[in-house]
Amino acid sequence: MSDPVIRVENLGKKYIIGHQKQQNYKTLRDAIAEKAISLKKQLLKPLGNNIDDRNRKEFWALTNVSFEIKQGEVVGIIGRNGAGKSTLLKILSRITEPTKGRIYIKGKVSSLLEVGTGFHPELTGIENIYLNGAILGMSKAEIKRKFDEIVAFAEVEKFLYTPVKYYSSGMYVRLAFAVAAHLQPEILLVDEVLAVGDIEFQKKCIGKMEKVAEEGRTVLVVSHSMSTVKALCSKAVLLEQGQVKAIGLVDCVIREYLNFNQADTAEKIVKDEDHLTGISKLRVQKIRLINSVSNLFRVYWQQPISISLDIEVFEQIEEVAFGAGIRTIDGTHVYTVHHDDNGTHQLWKFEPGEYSIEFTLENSLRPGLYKLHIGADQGHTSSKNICWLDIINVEILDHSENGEVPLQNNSGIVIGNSTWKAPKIFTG
Ligand SMILES: Nc1ncnc2c1ncn2[C@@H]1O[C@H](COP(=O)(O)OP(=O)(O)OP(=O)(O)O)[C@@H](O)[C@H]1O
Repeated sequence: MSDPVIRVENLGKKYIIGHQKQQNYKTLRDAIAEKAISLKKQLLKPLGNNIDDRNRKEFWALTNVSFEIKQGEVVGIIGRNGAGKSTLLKILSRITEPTKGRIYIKGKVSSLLEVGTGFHPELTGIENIYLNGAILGMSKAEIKRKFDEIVAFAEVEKFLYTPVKYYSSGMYVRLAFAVAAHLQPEILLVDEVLAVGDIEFQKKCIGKMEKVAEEGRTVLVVSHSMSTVKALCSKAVLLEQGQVKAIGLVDCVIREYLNFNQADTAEKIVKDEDHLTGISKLRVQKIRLINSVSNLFRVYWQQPISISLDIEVFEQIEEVAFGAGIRTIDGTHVYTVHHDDNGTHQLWKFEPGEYSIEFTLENSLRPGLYKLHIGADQGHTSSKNICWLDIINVEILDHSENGEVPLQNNSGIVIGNSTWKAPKIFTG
C-alpha cells in the first residue's frame, strides 16, 4: 500500500446547461456509442456548432478537485445530492472528459456506475453477461471461466434466459455488480448501487469489495449510506458543491459530513449546554427563522435572513450589544454585525425578564451551508462576552425565489457587486 494508483490534479468539469435535452442516466454502452457519434459529427463538420448561445449556461459540477489514492485503499466518496460524486467517477472511468486538470490512473478500471449499466433490455441475462464482460474488457475465455461464479454471486440462475427488461431493479444490479466485481480489475469504481439490493445482497457486495481490496486492488465507492462507507472504507473524500471539503480517515470525514450536511429546523429550542460562553446573566431560549423555506433554517439565494430570538435575562445588565455572524462550515469567519452598527451607538439595557428580539441579515452569501453565530457582548471597548452560541446550520439555496441562479464564473464566499468604467472599449 504505497504508490498512488489514482492521482487527480485540479480537476474541473463544466457542463453547458439550458440547451441540452433532459437526459436520463447514460449507460456505459450509450456513452461509448454517443462518443463515437459525436466524433463522427466532429470529423464531418469540424467547424460546426449547433449550440444556441442565447440559452447557453455554464455550470461547474467539479472545481479544483485534487487528491491521491494509494493501491489497495478502499475509499468512500460522500456528499449531498449534486455534490459531484457521480461526475467524478464518470471522469475516472473515462466516460466523461474533464474540462480542466488531469487524472493519472495506473491499472485496469472496472466501473459500475448505476443500475443497469451497460445492459441491453432485449437481451437475456446470459447474453448481457457476455456483452458486459466484453465491454468491460474481458476476453470470451475469461468470461466463460468466470461465468458460473458470476451467476452464483448474482443469484439469477432461474432468469438467465429471460430478457433483462423483465428483471427487477434489484436483479439488474446484482448481475451488473457480479460482472464488474468478477472482472478482477485493478481499480473498482462503484456508484451508489448497493442501495438497490436487499440487505443480504448488500452484505454480500460489501464482502466482495473487501475481498477485492484484500487482493491489493483499489476500490472507490460512492454511497449515501454512512454505515456502508464506515463498514467498507478506511478513507473518505467529502465533496461539497463540486469541491473537496474533507479527505482523510473515514470516521473524521463522516463526522464532518453529518454535522454539517443539512440545515437545522426553522425553530430551535436552545439548551444551556448549547451556549459557548456563560449564561449567568442572559441566555437564549429559542431561535426562529421567520422567513424559512420548507420549515428549515433555509432561505433562497439573495433572500435576507430574518430571525427572532427569545431571551431570558437573569440580572440587570447595561451596555449590551447584540450581535450575529456567519462562518463557513469549515470555520472561516465571514462577518459579525452588532445591533448598534447603524451609527446610533445605542447599547441596550435589560432588567431581569423575558424578551423577544428580531433582526435581519442582508444576504449576499453564495449558495451553501453556513454556521450562524448569535450572542451578546457587554460594551464594545472591552468586548466582554455575555453569551454566544454557534449551533445553527443555515442553508442558502442555490436559486432565488424566482428561480435565478448565481453566475458560475466568479468565486468567493460572498457574491460581490461592482461597477466598471473604461475610457475606451477595445473589441475584437
Ligand atoms: N450531463 C449533465 N449536464 C448538465 N449538468 C449535469 C450533468 N450531469 C450532472 N450534472 C450536474 O452536475 C452536478 C453534479 O452531479 P452529480 O451527479 O455528479 O452529483 P452527485 O453528487 O453524484 O449527486 P447524487 O448524490 O444526487 O447522485 C449536479 O448539479 C447535476 O445536476
